[in-house]
Amino acid sequence: MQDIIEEGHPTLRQAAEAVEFPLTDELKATALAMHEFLVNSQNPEIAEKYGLRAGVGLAAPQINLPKQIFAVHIMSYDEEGNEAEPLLSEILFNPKIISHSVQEVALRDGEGCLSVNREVPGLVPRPRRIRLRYQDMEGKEHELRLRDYEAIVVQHELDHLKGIMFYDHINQQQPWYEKPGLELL
Ligand SMILES: CNC(=O)c1cccc(C)c1Nc1nc(N2CCN(c3ccccc3Cl)CC2)nc(N2CSC[C@H]2C(=O)NC)n1
Ligand code: NI
Repeated sequence: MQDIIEEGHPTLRQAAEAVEFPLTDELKATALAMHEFLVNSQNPEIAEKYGLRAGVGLAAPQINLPKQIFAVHIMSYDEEGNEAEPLLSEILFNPKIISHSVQEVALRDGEGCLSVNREVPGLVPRPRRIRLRYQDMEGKEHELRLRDYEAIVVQHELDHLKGIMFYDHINQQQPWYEKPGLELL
């Protein structure tokens, strides 16, 4: 996996450019490596061995590639905490939110980011439900309706394609302020 760049690197504040199809073999390999990185980062043995921080989403600008690509790998877990089936495991190209709810949601413990090696406390309010359009590796168009955790992760990665960091959404005066109607997860 190419190195993950950290906040302060200018690429994280750039707008990523659209991806042309068909993908070059190099871009295909990079996209697959981004997804594989997430899978490995969630495996305790591998993460320990290679010193990987766990993530469920990774955007191309985070490996210094300003292209509209991100990978997500979100698994569901059974009551014993064992991995069950994937909730959303995908590599998305040229993703775009086409509509979203007024109602907002936030992770009650805040958000983390593989490019931010520090805790930035505070709620990150985001639309609770989104409708998303994207292309897959072959360039085929898809439409997806997401809510709650999957919607949060996808919006966090979409922000990276626009040069937005999760802490840009935190209320600086009152980071833990729960605005009316905000659903906490
Ligand atoms: C400051 N407090 C916090 O971060 C925070 C604190 C507590 C709870 C949550 C829920 C928090 N928040 C948060 N936790 C995550 N993980 C939980 C652990 N998990 C994981 C870990 C180990 C193995 C497998 C897995 Cl699956 C990996 C994913 N991920 C994100 N984000 C924000 S959206 C993109 C996504 C991301 O991938 N970040 C790197 N936020
Ligand atoms: Ni991030």
